[in-house]
Amino acid sequence: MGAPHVVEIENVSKRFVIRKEKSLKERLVNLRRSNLHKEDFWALRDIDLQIEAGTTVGLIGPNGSGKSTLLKTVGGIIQPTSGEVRLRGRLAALLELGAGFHPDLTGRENVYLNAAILGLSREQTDKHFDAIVDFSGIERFIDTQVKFYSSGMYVRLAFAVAVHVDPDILLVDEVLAVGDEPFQRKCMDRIRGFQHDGRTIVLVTHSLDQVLEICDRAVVLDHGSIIADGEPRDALRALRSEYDQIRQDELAHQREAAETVTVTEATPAAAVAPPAAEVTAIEVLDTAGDPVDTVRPGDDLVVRVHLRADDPVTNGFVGIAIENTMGLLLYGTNSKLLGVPLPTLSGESSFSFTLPGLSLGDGSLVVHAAISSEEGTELHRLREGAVLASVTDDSSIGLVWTKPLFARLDA
Ligand SMILES: Nc1ncnc2c1ncn2[C@@H]1O[C@H](COP(=O)(O)OP(=O)(O)OP(=O)(O)O)[C@@H](O)[C@H]1O
Repeated sequence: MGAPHVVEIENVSKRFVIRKEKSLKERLVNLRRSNLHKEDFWALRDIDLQIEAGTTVGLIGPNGSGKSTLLKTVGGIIQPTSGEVRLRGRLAALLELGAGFHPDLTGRENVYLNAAILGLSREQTDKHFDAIVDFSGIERFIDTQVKFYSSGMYVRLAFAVAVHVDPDILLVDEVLAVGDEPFQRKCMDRIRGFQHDGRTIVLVTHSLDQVLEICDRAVVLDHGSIIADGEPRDALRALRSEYDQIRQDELAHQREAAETVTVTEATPAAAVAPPAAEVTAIEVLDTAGDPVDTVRPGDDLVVRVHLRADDPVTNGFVGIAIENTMGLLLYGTNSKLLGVPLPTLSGESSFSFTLPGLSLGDGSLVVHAAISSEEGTELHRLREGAVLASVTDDSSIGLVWTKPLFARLDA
């Protein structure tokens, strides 16, 4: 049997009412009525999520997909419109910059206030006070009103309180990102300590590397719904394809917008349509031209990229990337970096990259290819157009392979 659920989110939906300014015409027609019209907006739709004790879950997704709203619902700051959230254990949350802090109180007073809200008595807070201030690193300002704090100082103090109140569940929104690098590293160390203690952490982040580094599970939100939930690498794959789709939709939108600009109008730079082009296939071959699905240290590899340009692409460039299945880039290059100008592409074309003596460590690899315009706009990326396995002699671990000469020096 698995660990007990400490967070249970059942069928949670959240509706916001957005008020929009009416257009001038509408205002004139309805002179006496309000200048605002209201619209329902569902930030979360039917979210079901159970989180087991001791896990670290990353909530990821595009801007506006509902991550913070979901975290705030778990933190009790937002009430769901329907559905239910159940928690087991003490919760500490770092949700919004300055949330839980009173601007007119000093840092010291806010530590006591905040700790009290999180369930600590005055005596318990006394015991932790020095450690909290020490962790925050803002000792000099502890008796200053927090309205004079920088965003980084707020977050330092808030995180310091949150991690010292002995929470079973820690919720962390993107706010940590406003801390400077040494502080972020310190927070990450503390979060790892929490994981080691078997506490539960739910964090919202845009740093996909962070998700791979510390999360056991990742949940991808899109338009208020869960579109993937599972192993971080699988969830990230789903998110990356979602980002590719968003990018393609944006490009299509730009093309459409540019088409509606009449020829008589002066064409602003933004109205120049990005050309339509696509990477149609990727092949991985050996130098004899035979397809390969395994690469061994020292092998020469040929990556063929097939393209179709529906509009002419002038001075564009084509590139490839080899990643491991965790999404870590192992190798990437393109015709621009190689200093090879491409002819104007129109219709179908193919290019090959010969990679002599590739020496990668053991593992599964994926190959992507992309076509970009002269300005560097990525017109299309074919993700995971080819997969292959890198197999070595097991004499080493890591992303690259080499055969070292090993010798004792004092013999
Ligand atoms: N109080 C509110 N009133 C109206 N709409 C809101 C409110 N809070 C959030 N929203 C809307 O709900 C949607 C989800 O917002 P949320 O902050 O949860 O997204 P997010 O995934 O955390 O985004 P980001 O990555 O940009 O931080 C957005 O469209 C946002 O405008």
